[in-house]
Amino acid sequence: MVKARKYVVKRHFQGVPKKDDFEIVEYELPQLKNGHFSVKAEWISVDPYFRAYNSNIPTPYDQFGFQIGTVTESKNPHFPVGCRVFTHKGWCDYSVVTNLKETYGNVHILPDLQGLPFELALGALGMPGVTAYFGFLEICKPKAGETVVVSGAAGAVGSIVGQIAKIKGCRVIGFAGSDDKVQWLEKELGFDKAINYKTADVSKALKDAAPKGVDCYFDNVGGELTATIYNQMNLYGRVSLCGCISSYNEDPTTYKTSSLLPLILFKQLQVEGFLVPRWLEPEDRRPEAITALTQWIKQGKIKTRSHVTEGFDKIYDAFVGMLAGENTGKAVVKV
Ligand SMILES: NC(=O)C1=CN([C@@H]2O[C@H](COP(=O)(O)OP(=O)(O)OC[C@H]3O[C@@H](n4cnc5c(N)ncnc54)[C@H](OP(=O)(O)O)[C@@H]3O)[C@@H](O)[C@H]2O)C=CC1
Ligand SMILES: CCCCCCC/C=C/C=O
Repeated sequence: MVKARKYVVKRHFQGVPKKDDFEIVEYELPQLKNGHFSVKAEWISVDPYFRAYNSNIPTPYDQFGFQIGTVTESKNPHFPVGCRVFTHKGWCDYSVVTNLKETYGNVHILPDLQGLPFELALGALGMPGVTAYFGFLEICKPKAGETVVVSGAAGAVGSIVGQIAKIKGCRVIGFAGSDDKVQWLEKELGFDKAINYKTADVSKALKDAAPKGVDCYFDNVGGELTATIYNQMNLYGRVSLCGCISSYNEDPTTYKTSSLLPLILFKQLQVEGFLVPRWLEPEDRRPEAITALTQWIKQGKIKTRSHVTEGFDKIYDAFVGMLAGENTGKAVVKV
């Protein structure tokens, strides 16, 4: 019998998730039936949607999320012992896969990453990379020479968006929450300008960096920063609304009508919110994004960084650390 551990969310979060909102539960993995296989987790992802989706899910629930693991026992010939798989089994060290269908695609054997690190399948070559690729290219429709602004620029999605924008010949300005992140964006990733939104006069810094205004905005954060950026958008500018992490710790029933509406109206902005699963149905277009991103990474046109926390007991810390901005690049846990 294998003893397994999983994180159960006991109650809805109030503000920043608390350690006590989770309980680590130990249990015995069930015996495998035909078609089933067990997985030992190696890499577990921590993502903002865990926070954003929490209020809509009845508690208690098992904390979901993407993970990469190896098959330890199998009664399914398509998933032999030792193969490496990608699942949405979440924060657990062992799990049994009984059903391949999941909410974002299916459980599958990890494709050949051509020598790149496995954990990229949780970041640049996983859901965040696909989000960056389609969310930017299909909604912002960038043209060479245009000015693109990215908020949350040093994170999993934002760092990829900014580099895709450079590949497409745009001038790229990123906002991030520390001087180290700003250095990384400018010196290593090739952003034309990066701005620490916590210390800069954001409006002035953006005017200096984008004297001709902003054509495209890829928004990961929302809030005051977004209001300042909308003020400097050009007529017919395009906004890809990917996330609004600055609001996730608020109670959704207290959201107010946005005072951004006059800016959207008079600048005639196209603002489009999206959720990445839209590019899975009716056709699964992930291979298109993953192929392009893999090539760019191998050609050195896109650089990646993983922010690695070690230990199953540290997943909560990695999660709240990511929400607080401790990560540069993709936040992952090695278990
Ligand atoms: N629409 C979709 O389908 C998807 C949306 N998303 C969204 O994209 C965004 C980025 O996700 P992801 O790349 O995985 O996460 P990141 O790797 O960017 O990590 C989150 C980052 O958010 C920043 N942050 C936290 N609080 C604030 C705040 N109040 N104001 C500004 N920045 C803040 C922090 O960076 P800093 O130090 O710069 O503050 C932190 O590092 C999230 O909003 C997420 O919900 C992600 C995937 C799919
Ligand atoms: C259940 C799988 C969900 C993956 C898509 C996440 C969309 C994220 C939205 C905001 O962060």
